[in-house]
Amino acid sequence: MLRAEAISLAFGGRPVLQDLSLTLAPGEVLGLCGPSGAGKSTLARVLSGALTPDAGRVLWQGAALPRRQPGPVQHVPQAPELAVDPRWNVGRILANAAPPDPEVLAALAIRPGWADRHPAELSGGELARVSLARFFLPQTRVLICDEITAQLDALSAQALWRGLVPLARSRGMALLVISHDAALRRALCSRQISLEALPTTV
Ligand SMILES: Nc1ncnc2c1ncn2[C@@H]1O[C@H](COP(=O)(O)OP(=O)(O)OP(=O)(O)O)[C@@H](O)[C@H]1O
Repeated sequence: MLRAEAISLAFGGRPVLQDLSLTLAPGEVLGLCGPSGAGKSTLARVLSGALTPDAGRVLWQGAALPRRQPGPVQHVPQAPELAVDPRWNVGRILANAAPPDPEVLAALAIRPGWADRHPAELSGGELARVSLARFFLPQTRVLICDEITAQLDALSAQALWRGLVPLARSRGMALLVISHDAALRRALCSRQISLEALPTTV
């Protein structure tokens, strides 16, 4: 169980998250929406341990989120091209954090023949799936999917979710689906929460 309690965070004195709490149960698929700039990616960074909030805490199984990385909560960022080194081939990208898991590669339709290719030699959908596969680490219990298919055409997006959701379910992994796409959230999520943009005083 992942629990965020009364999280507040400001950038340069400007509040972005204020007194925000949520829970995510094992295997749950939770949707997160809200206007651009409301703090969804910031919350994702707090939940994964990449950002320390000004107030509040994130608990994993009732204890402070482990500082050691990779931790149980992985934040899959929006732009796969920014998450992979363009000079590395796919084989190296996939093996960087842990040996590639054959079940993950199969579920995400990652072909062995791509191993020698570089990110620029994959389609957008292929690169998104390669980027995603890297976050399925032995420690991963929660995947935060931050607009991971926003840049893809409908068929590529569908292929990714069709691979990802059953795989996560089979492992009891929870998903936090951040998306502006209401139909996608309705199709995937059993529960949804919405972040409101806080008033700005400049
Ligand atoms: N490191 C930072 N320093 C200063 N301000 C930041 C930083 N990171 C994010 N912000 C600001 O915090 C606010 C929330 O950003 P965030 O990326 O979390 O929004 P979001 O809800 O994910 O938006 P979108 O839907 O457009 O992706 C924005 O106003 C952004 O400019």
